[in-house]
Amino acid sequence: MPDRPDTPLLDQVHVPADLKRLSDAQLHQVANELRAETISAVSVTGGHLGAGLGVVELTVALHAVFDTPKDKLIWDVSHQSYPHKILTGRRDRIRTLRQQGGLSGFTKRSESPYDPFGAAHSSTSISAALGFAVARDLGGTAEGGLGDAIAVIGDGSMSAGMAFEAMNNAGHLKKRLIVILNDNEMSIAPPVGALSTYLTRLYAGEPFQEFKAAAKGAVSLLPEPFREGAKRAKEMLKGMAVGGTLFEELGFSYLGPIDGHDLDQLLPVLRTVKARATGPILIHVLTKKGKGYAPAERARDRGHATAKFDVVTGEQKKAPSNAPSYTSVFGKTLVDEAARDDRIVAVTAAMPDGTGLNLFAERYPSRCFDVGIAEQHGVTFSAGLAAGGLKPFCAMYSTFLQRGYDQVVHDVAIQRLPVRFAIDRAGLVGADGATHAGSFDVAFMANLPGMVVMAAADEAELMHMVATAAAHDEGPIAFRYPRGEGVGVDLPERGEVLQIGKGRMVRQGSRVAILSFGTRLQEVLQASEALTARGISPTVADARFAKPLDEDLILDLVRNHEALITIEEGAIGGFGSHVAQLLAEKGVFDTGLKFRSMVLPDTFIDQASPEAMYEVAGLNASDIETKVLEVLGVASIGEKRA
Ligand SMILES: Cc1ncc(C[n+]2csc(CCOP(=O)(O)OP(=O)(O)O)c2C)c(N)n1
Ligand SMILES: CC(=O)[C@@H](O)[C@H](O)COP(=O)(O)O
Ligand SMILES: [Mg+2]
Repeated sequence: MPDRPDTPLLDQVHVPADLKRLSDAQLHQVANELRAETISAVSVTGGHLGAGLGVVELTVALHAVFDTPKDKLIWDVSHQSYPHKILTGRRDRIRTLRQQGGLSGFTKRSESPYDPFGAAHSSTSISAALGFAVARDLGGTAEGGLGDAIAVIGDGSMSAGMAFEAMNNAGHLKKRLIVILNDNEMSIAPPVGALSTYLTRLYAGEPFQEFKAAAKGAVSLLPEPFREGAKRAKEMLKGMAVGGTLFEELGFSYLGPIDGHDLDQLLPVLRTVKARATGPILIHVLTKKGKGYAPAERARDRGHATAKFDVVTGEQKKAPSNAPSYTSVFGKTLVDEAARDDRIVAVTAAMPDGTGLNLFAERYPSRCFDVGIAEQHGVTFSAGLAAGGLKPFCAMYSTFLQRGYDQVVHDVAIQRLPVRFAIDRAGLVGADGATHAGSFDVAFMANLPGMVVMAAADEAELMHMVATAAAHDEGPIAFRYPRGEGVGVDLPERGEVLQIGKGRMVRQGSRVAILSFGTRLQEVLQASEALTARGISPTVADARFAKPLDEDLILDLVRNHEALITIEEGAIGGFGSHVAQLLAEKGVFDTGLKFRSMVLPDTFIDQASPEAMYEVAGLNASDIETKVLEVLGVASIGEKRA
């Protein structure tokens, strides 16, 4: 291939094997072009920018040295995988990232053989890589064969318990396994915790000086078992690592820290590891999140996630908002409640901004706890806080709370501890797709004895639910609300404490009653207007509670209507199932009630705009209208038009 720096090289790289024909100098150029292409693509699609920019050189080096897809390269979270996608045959579709029918914003097995393991939740990569390593050694038959197993995990993700469970197991099994710790001293927010402090200590002083010299002198200075007589290198590395590192104590060889933006360090180190490694090895790589794009490097979150933007100015193209986000209403309301009650404390698992708790942390720093990416600990820590007489609000995204489920059951619910679960991103979330959809929380919370479960129909209702949770000391309580803007309703001065287990009548009609749980209420009201124009006037009620159910309201509705339809933005097994159970128990079905339950379909819905996802889910106003016509035996919208 040409060796002139003015000849574009990325165009000639269609699969990683093409990198192997390039000189190291040319790989530098590929990295520069890859960075520019990543910035250009994300400027068009929006998405996760900073993490990918931080691993451009690492991505090039890994693909130049290892033999993917036979070697299994596993990106933790995989929000940093856009450069990897560009190098692995997906460049022609990179501007479809996070859009319906386009590339996922994360690695996905069904998308490419170069994505051996899907992710989006953090800290799974070492476990998965260890699984591949063991499968390789025991004659497993993965597509494309089984070679090296390489996990790339960030410093934020490394703090999670699951990563240490995997290290513990790997150190014991002693299989050849490569873990690359990509340390950029950032999570979404600045990382917190003792591990973060420890990692900083590992390279305090002059981090790369000796190692750079060593790497440039090729492989001769790498530690055992990478080279015979590697005494000097070993001493050097040990010295840099302030004695035996935590990773060595866990049974890993430790290599580093090395400059993750310097291909002259990365390439020889990875080549040597590939040639010589025997057991588990951890390579500690230092990088900069947002590297090489000034607006990202400057941003508070280092460009972690961005809307579409102007490449020259870095200015983001955000749609103007018409109403406050649910997240901000939650954050502000909790700050207000906390001003009246100094027992209120708040817990987030590495998502202070995402959950709105940044407001709380600013106002009450000593009462707000960012536990890092550690949802399991966050839940049990909240249980401890509650047992200690405080009023913890454990604010987590629905999808991440899944990771703390046993803790919700075992540590909170069984002990009837009054932990308040603020469940954000409940329902479909759009571009992040199926991994981030908050589909299951109603089902997994409402089946727990003693758990109160609420869903806000709008932002004023959310304020009431925060107040209700603050006042509820009898046991655990949860309230859910979606991603994005509220409806734009007037907000009260302060939230009212709701009566536990009581819904509200929204619109009195006849024949059919629609019982809504959560924010689909707006679509229900829209459908009701359309139906009224057709001569059918539904009754509409807002259940507010999935647990305990408002039995009086429900039984009243079924007594006075020929049909009942429930609707929620959640999977099968949630609110509608609880209503069905009640109706079955009360023998209501024996009387011929027509009952339907509108829930998310029993599929994982891929990324798309929220509107498109609701269409796929069949939870829009027109779907509700159709459902009403169907249950009443009236011609459907389509039939009528035909
Ligand atoms: C279990 C889980 N909790 C929270 C998140 C949200 N999240 C996505 S990326 C991220 C930060 C990851 O930091 P790090 O691993 O250091 O990667 P970096 O972005 O710095 O490259 C967080 C908290 C997640 N994906 N999974
Ligand atoms: C990768 C990840 O898990 C987060 O960055 C997530 O994409 C944030 O989602 P929100 O944009 O809804 O906060
Ligand atoms: Mg990081």
